[in-house]
Amino acid sequence: MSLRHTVDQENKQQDRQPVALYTPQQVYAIEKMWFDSGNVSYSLMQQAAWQIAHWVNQNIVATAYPKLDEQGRPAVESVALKVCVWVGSGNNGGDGWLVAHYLNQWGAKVSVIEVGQASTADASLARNQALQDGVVVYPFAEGQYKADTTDVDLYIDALFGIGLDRAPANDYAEAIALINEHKRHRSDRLTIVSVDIPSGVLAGTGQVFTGCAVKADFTLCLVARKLGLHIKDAMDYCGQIVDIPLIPTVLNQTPVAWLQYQAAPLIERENNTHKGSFGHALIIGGNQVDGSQGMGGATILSAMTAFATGVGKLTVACHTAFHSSLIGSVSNAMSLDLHNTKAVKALIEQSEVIAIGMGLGRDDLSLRLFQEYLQHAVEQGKDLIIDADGLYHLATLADKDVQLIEQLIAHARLHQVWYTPHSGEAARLLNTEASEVEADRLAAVSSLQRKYQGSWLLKGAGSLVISNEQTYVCAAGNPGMATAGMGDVLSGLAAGLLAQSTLAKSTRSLQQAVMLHAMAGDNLQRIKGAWAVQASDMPQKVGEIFKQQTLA
Ligand SMILES: NC(=O)C1=CN([C@@H]2O[C@H](COP(=O)(O)OP(=O)(O)OC[C@H]3O[C@@H](n4cnc5c(N)ncnc54)[C@H](O)[C@@H]3O)[C@@H](O)[C@H]2O)[C@@H](O)CC1
Repeated sequence: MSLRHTVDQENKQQDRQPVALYTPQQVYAIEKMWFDSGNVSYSLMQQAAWQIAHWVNQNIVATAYPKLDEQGRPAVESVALKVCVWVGSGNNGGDGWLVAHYLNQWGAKVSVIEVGQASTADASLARNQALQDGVVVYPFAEGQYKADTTDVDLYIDALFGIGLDRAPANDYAEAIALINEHKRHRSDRLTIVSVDIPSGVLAGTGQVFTGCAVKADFTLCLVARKLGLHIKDAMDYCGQIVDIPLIPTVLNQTPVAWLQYQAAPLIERENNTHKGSFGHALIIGGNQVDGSQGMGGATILSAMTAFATGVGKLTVACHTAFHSSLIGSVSNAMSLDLHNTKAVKALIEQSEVIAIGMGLGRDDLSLRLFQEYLQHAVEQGKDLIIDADGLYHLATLADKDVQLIEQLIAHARLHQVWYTPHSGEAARLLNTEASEVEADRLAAVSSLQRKYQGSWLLKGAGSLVISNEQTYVCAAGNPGMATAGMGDVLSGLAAGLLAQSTLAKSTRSLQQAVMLHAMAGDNLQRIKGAWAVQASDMPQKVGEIFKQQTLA
């Protein structure tokens, strides 16, 4: 029997709108408020299960249509959908029991694999209801489920929802592995629907412990969108996310973040302008530390990208060893000797924006250059982007030059200061390990923003941005962008955007830079495929995205 999905591909129009994201604690608070106003908790489970069963009925059709007859009708009779529901001990399992009950009533052939015994009052009620129906139940530990899990159309994963708080182990880990293994063997015929969130994914952080989580085709998200569905590991487990709204409203909760699908529109340039109208950006980096080949390419990528954003003037302060290649690649850029501090400081005074750190080097001399240029930029009241080795040095200065750090923090309250670490750089700034940052990316980037002020990006799958007291998750971007030089491209893009005061203030923001960068990367990936995405191809795509986003 073949299975036909009738689910429309993502509703593009709707998905372009920003989506409010919540923590699991907020979702519990939303539910509690509803219960406190006199509603019965079991009725919420009924709502959830009824809607999930209805969605399955509408969208997962187990009608065998191997071929059509001459009149274009299906050649065989419809047969019942075969469903296996995997339940855990909590209310997520309770949802599963009730879904089994409703689908059974509607004529599906349903069995339940009981991996955890119902431990809440509502889950026990739901279990009884399903048993009264005559739904077949297999306690997982007894192992007799096997025959009934092999030729099934649909698995409903109701092992864990937002209550997961540790790595699944023993029976749970085994059940999750089995679900994924069956899917691998029958990927065209078995659909996996997760209730609320794929079991094994932490709803607050998107983390999966040691790869142990259900890989769903669809995640039916209850009550409100959880942050953890859109960052980190979760992105490889959720499949298509479908919102299942329930009666409790989210009005009493401020979203913890906004999921953004696209950049804001840009305004067209006016005619009566000249290069001075579009800002002057200074890129500082591209050093050659003794004994190394150097990192001149970093500043070249930044410079090419800054020009692709339409910046009026651009100077690159890099090691003289790279000046000829810089001019060969970006002939419209001006060059400066990175080590000529007098000349670089003079340029800092003439520029609107200084992006510092890309390929700057990590040795003591580079640290001293960073310190001196940062100090000067702060004293001159300049907008700043600090990236790569600049972030490395910033962590060192946090101990060594407290006064400068305090000045920088005060500066960030009045001017634009954008920080763009990946988790390794963030960990160094937080005096911790990258794995700690990865375990709770939102907590990490929030604490960096609290400490240093300014706007912060934490790069990674579902990049997080904190800017103007809002948190954003970037829904664009792709794994092809995990390649050398992409960060340098982003810094150049950010510098070009920030330097142009002709652009609307709302579009000269770090989240806008991140979105434009990710959208350019997606366009590149569509053309080249994820394996061949390269930073050197990005400037052209950035230019195209700026064109695409510009309102005529
Ligand atoms: N009536 C309600 O409160 C409603 C709850 N809903 C569902 O309930 C879910 C939340 O329910 P719960 O708070 O009961 O949480 P879960 O059902 O996600 O599971 C929590 C239970 O699993 C245990 N647990 C956590 N991690 C474990 C691990 N690794 N190994 C073994 N046991 C583990 C916990 O100690 C707890 O007993 C939501 O995701 C949603 O599916 C929805 O139906 C809406 C209504």
